[in-house]
Amino acid sequence: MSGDFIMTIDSDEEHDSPAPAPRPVKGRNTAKAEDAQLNPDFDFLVPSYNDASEIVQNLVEKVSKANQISIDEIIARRKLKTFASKRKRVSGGNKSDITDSESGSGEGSDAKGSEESDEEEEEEEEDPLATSSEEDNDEENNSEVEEDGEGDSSDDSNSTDENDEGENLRKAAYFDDETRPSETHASFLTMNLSRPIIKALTTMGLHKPTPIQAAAVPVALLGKDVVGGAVTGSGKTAAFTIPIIERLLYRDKGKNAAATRCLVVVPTRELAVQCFEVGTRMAGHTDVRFCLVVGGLSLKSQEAALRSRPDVLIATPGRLIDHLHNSPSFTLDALDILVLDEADRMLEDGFADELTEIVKACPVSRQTMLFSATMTDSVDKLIRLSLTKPVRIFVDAKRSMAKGLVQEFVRVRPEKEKERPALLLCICKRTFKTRVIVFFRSKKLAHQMRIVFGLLDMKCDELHGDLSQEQRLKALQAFRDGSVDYLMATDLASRGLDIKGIETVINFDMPSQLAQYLHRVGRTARAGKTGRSVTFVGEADRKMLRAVVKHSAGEDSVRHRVVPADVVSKWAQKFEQVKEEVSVILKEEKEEKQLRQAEMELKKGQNMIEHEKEIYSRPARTWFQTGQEKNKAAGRTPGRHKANSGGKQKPKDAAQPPKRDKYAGLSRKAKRRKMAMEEDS
Ligand SMILES: Nc1ncnc2c1ncn2[C@@H]1O[C@H](COP(=O)(O)OP(=O)(O)OP(=O)(O)O)[C@@H](O)[C@H]1O
Repeated sequence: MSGDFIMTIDSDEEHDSPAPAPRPVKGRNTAKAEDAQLNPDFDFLVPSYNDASEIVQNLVEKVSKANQISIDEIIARRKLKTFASKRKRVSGGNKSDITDSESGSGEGSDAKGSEESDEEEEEEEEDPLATSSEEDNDEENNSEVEEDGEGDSSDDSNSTDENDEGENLRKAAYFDDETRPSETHASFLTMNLSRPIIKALTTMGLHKPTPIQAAAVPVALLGKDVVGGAVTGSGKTAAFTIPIIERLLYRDKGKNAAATRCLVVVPTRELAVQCFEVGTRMAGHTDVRFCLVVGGLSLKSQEAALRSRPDVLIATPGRLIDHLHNSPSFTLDALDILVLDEADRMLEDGFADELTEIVKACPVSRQTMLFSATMTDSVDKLIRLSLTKPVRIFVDAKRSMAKGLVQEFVRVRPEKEKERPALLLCICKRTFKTRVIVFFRSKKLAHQMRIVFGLLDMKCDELHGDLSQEQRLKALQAFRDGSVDYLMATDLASRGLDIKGIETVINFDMPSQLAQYLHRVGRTARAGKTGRSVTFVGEADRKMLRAVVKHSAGEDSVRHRVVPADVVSKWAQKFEQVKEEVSVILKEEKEEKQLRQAEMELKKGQNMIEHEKEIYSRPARTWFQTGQEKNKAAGRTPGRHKANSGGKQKPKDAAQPPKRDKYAGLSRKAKRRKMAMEEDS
């Protein structure tokens, strides 16, 4: 039975082969009749709507500081050193990169610079994969998934609640099921949108609404609260941006009427930048002004922008709360529309209290929209807290993943766990050569593998929380414009990012939550395109694999990729050889960081001496939560989110006066903010 839906890939050439015909899968959610009318087979015909990343470019330039450490420089330096010492040792040798120097596996001529490394790859392509020891176990792998498919007890939080009749009744009573989208719109022209918006949509190449847009925009224009769900890459951003702009066109434009009327809260800064970019372009022919309120960018310029009362804020929760507490004239009192995008992720990250505080800072009469490709129980609670009789709009609810996605799984046996890096190198060198995003559970590992890839001449960058905002935006831009082939990322990049043409998503490790998996693989096969995900599956991940297979719709192809063991062990050897270099680079990087840190401290000290009076005369900033409280909240079960009714402009613990003495008593985050303020000055 497993053969019904698990196809074994025993050759890398199959990468380009078409997806297999639809196959039935057991145990899927049953479709709701009402979802069918939303046409999940929508044809996307346009390129990504945020190709022209001028805004991102500007942001990168704005936050750019001269003193950033470049890991590329350190790697290049290291390579030069290795090369020089190699030359000394091997007289007459003309090997030119670390790959050569490390090979030593009888392939004397492999990988002489990038051109010749192609030859190596070609040689490898000819390796008879049938000799793979892994292949002998295909049967075992396949039957494993079959057995899993049958006996599954789902372990993800967003699975089959709806089968529960009581729950259905409860939901029916809560949601507004009468205001369903009454007609399907085949064009934006029939949606009664104003001309400037139609013009902008046309300029962006968007002619027909996607199913979620066709369904959500008319309901949102009625001012109703909306809970919207559709697979990744299905156009949810425009589904809330279009009605926002349309409604704002009719706002009061009187002399003193300027006010912030819409707020979009998103989980990551990168996603905020992207939404800001989409919104700005969509409002290009209107006078609607957008403002970006995210951490990592200048507090001062944000405060100045907020004082001018922009119409729409795109914000991350932490920085928004910061402004609510500390930017004197900023309030959300005039808010008409609140959008919570990827709300489940924000709750996962321990932002429940922040979200509650934000919701409480908004007028009760507002319209609220909540969108995500995945909904969890905690979102249910947030919905109840922040939405009034919302209209549920779920497009093709039985589908959890995009249609064009082919999912591959590579089994990692317990004794081969250490070979994961080699496995990654192997499949990247042989098969997945461009537009690849690799997800890691830890920032450290993502960084280390980025160095390994750099040492092996693979164009690579990284995106995770250990980087400065400038580095994050730069890495994203480099990956977007194709100047690097690989992006080593953590889940920071798993939500919402719309990067044109990502061909492959590799999960170095299986995520621990199904939602996390769906969002990661959702970075490819977006907007009707095809894409591939490759996930390394260890013994401990079998349960999650079951859940993934169960949620794969019939026509999704799920395959087992076999990587020849002999080639993996060859890469394992290479990896062992570069490991030492990696440690040296990490050490150098650490030393440079310390040096820069010392320089910064010195500069700060000078600033403090020069501007002491001015700095101490400023009102102290107050913080929502300390780092410890935040961690506690992140680990907290969703059911215990405590509504914080703490009035606006007050610190969480009003009994404790805010500290004014330098950084004493401040959390790391708070300290960083204060330092940012000082830097701004
Ligand atoms: N009406 C449309 N017609 C064609 N393409 C569209 C349309 N609307 C959006 N798209 C394309 O779909 C892509 C994905 O859109 P978007 O990022 O809004 O998806 P999403 O559903 O929010 O994804 P995620 O769940 O990952 O956040 C965009 O790059 C855009 O080019």
